[in-house]
Amino acid sequence: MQFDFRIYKTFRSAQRQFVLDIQWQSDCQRLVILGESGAGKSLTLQAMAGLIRPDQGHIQIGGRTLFDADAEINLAPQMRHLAYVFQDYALFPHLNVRQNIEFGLRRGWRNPDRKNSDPQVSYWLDLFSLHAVAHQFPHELSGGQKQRTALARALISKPAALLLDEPFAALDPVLRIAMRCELDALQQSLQVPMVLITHDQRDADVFGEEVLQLRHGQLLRQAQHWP
Ligand SMILES: Nc1ncnc2c1ncn2[C@@H]1O[C@H](COP(=O)(O)OP(=O)(O)OP(=O)(O)O)[C@@H](O)[C@H]1O
Repeated sequence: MQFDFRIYKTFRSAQRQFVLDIQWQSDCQRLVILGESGAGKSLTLQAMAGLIRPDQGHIQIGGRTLFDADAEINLAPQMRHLAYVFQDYALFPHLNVRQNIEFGLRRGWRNPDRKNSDPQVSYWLDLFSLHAVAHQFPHELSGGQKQRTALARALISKPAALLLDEPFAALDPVLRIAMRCELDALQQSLQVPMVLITHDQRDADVFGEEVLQLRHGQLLRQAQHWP
């Protein structure tokens, strides 16, 4: 089973509480979680990544148990071998494109060397047409270049799955269409399982092998299955 999870958690703040309670099993490669603002999409992705701990449930991705409340298994984020691409890409502002990508290979906190780069980085620079901007810093990049850098940094570590938080939200409409096509082709060629969260039905149309509709922390109805 590619994805098998039940995530239950109550979040309490001074004024209100929010309950996330979702369950799904699927053998698909591309899972899209669609929902309005505040539906619980980011919390779901964070639970998969190990950034928040569910009160109950389990999370298995690619047949590996990442979390199981009953069995008291809770792998640390870095042990989950998942790549998380944040909505704003979260590139390191003081590192250039090459170094940002190389950072994906690092275990420790030392910044990658500006001159001596791992050969794998060149492969990803080629694949994403980023060679021309390899020495530029994030503030010198277009939205699409930032997104490709973030994806390359995520994929260079050969993750078991790619977790994408609204990957097109920061792009203008024309670029959004182009980047959807790029990510579609890339995912098909690399065959990396992915979970993509979005509020945009068009993302679901392109990527949603299965689309889970989330509202108020719960799955709204059965997933749509695309041929
Ligand atoms: N630590 C917390 N304590 C209490 N409530 C929280 C906490 N974190 C998130 N929430 C609430 O949980 C709900 C779901 O949040 P989440 O960030 O998952 O929404 P989302 O679907 O990703 O929305 P958006 O599309 O706006 O990013 C929101 O109503 C939010 O206010």
